Amino acid sequence: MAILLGSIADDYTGASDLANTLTKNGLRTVQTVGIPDPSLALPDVDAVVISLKIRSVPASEAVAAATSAERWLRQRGAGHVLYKICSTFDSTDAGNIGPVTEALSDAAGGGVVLVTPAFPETGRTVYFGHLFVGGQPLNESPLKDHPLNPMHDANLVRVLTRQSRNAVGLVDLTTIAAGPGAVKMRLDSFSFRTAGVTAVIADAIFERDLETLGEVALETPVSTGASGLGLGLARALVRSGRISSGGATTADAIRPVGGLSAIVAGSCSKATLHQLDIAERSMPVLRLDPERLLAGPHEIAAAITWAGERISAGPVVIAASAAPETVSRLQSIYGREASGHAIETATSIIATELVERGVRRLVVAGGETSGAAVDRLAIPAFLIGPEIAPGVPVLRTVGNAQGDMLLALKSGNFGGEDFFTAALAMMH
Ligand SMILES: Nc1ncnc2c1ncn2[C@@H]1O[C@H](COP(=O)(O)OP(=O)(O)OP(=O)(O)O)[C@@H](O)[C@H]1O
Ligand SMILES: O=C(O)[C@@H](O)C(=O)CO
Repeated sequence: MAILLGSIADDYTGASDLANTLTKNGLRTVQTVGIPDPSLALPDVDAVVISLKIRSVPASEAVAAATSAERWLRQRGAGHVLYKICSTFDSTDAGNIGPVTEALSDAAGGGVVLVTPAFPETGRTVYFGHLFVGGQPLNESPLKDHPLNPMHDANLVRVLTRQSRNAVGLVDLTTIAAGPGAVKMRLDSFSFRTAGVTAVIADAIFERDLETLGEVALETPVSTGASGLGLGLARALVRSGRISSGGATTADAIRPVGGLSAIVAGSCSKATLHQLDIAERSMPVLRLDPERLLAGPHEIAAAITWAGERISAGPVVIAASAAPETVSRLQSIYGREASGHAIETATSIIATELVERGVRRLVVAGGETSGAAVDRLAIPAFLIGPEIAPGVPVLRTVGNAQGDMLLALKSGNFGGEDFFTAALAMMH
């Protein structure tokens, strides 16, 4: 299998978001969980998205995992590798967007790398290096209260400089509006040897900006961005005439799997909290007590008993999610990472127990939460089905020991208020 576009995603929901965008824009795509085992039979595809769980790990660990994935992709023919990051640039000053971008550039022989989290379809735009979420600068958006990566600076040149060894450049919107030639000239002016720049933040407000960036990026070995840059790269590949399949098909991915259905949520985003309130009107919702979750296994056992009493009658929701004040209180007692990790472990055990009791259609809310659940379920890969909401497709497992399952991995901030019922309505 020779692939045209390779991607390394820093979390699993982000991977399915990107795989959805690539599929919608004409690339046959598979999402793998980690570097696939050689025994796994993958379909013939144009693009592979390797999901890693490295968004919130120490940068050196992220660099090691991403560079191994890059080698795997290059060995299978990938001419371009996109490092898929969050459209809200989730990372801390010790985060890995800078280190991984520089390491991938080094692995490809050096050179500047375009970086943009813009994803206009979900309201993420970048203007003179400043990231906006809807109408709000990043640092005024709900991301200021993210449980693991609170974002306090909308100026991405500054954010990325704090994480990087080399200097960070900017290609502003006026240059991008002048077309690919102007962007290339600007990148040449940042050539590493003369200006000491590796990563270059690129503005983008409309899809046409991302088409320009995709065309330029495709001629380079590496880029870093969210689904918007994926759209630009996919469209550039299709325009180049190198995609022979005549488009991707999602038909295989939506064959019914039957079984029971459930929703597990660990995302504490404003969007997920509202979606849970709405779900409460149509299905049973169990709100876990985070302190009891941290205290021992009883809360998990109680949740499984609760679900067992209801699930044969219809889908159930189990949520650890809580409002920012509650999350901060818990973190001040147990620490940010320790509480996040313990709750992810708990929700992943709950997801696995539900699958053991017959759940075959599973929705998980939250990137870290999804990563922990998919790892514990040991699912090796996914085919990409139809889109439930921008950035969230139906996924069908490939090579799964429990048999075929349908999943939806929802990024915290994605989906309309009725996301959970909308997702289950598409999964049979
Ligand atoms: N009640 C809670 N108190 C503290 N932390 C919590 C609580 N509930 C969940 N968490 C933790 O908060 C984190 C939420 O991160 P996660 O990535 O799953 O969601 P998200 O950030 O909204 O999604 P995304 O990364 O896709 O935007 C997880 O580590 C989860 O375990
Ligand atoms: O880009 C996004 O916002 C999402 O795909 C994501 O990565 C959230 O975890």
